[in-house]
Amino acid sequence: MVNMDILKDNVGKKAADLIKDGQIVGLGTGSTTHYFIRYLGERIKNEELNILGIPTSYQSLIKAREAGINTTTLDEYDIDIAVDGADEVNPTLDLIKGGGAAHTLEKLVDSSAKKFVVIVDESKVVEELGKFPVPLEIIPEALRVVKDTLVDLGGKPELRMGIQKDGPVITDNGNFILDTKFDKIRNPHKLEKELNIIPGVLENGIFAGLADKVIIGKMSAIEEIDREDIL
Ligand SMILES: O=C(CO)[C@H](O)[C@H](O)COP(=O)(O)O
Repeated sequence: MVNMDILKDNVGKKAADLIKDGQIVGLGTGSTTHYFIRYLGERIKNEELNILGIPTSYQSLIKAREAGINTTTLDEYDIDIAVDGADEVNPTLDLIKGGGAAHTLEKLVDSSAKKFVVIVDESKVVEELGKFPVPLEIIPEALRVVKDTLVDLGGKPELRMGIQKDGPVITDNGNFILDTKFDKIRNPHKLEKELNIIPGVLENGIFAGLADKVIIGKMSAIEEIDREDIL
């Protein structure tokens, strides 16, 4: 395993150990949550736990099935705890997510959970959000007008293109992604709201004030930061 994978493995296991029998668990998307889903599946099998997962993407649905985790939907159950990755985390636990184009369902699941736990390796920790472009899921018809509005707001939007697929990335919901670079994001709460009121924008990847706990995999140790510790 290369170093980053070891860190992701460590935080995935740590988060899987937080889950209690009988819980409904939001299953995040991305390479870090793969480890969480795998370890959770192992615990369910070894300890005969009664746990249901609510996936945040086709990817996490498929991973849950591979790991032997039964799944359900938000229509049927409330979520006790959601575990998800992030692309950036700042000192007040605000996030940028959506590197995997799954942030719309992730935000719904993560914000619905009684507890939202973020797992990252130390490369994701930043002083100020904004090096990673903010992903916006937009309906395809809105491409030109939303781009123009984002430029007016000081952003540099780029349509995310597919790999091993010609043309743009199409999300699980059938939409486009505009990755939008902002020079500095001084007020993530404000920008998150501003972006979401643009007509044609379904959801943006700023998750301000949502995370209850962040588990950071470092070369030296695992660091855990709880929201109550920073207030
Ligand atoms: O927001 C996400 C997907 O939309 C991911 O959680 C985020 O991109 C982090 O992924 P990884 O763990 O692979 O670095």
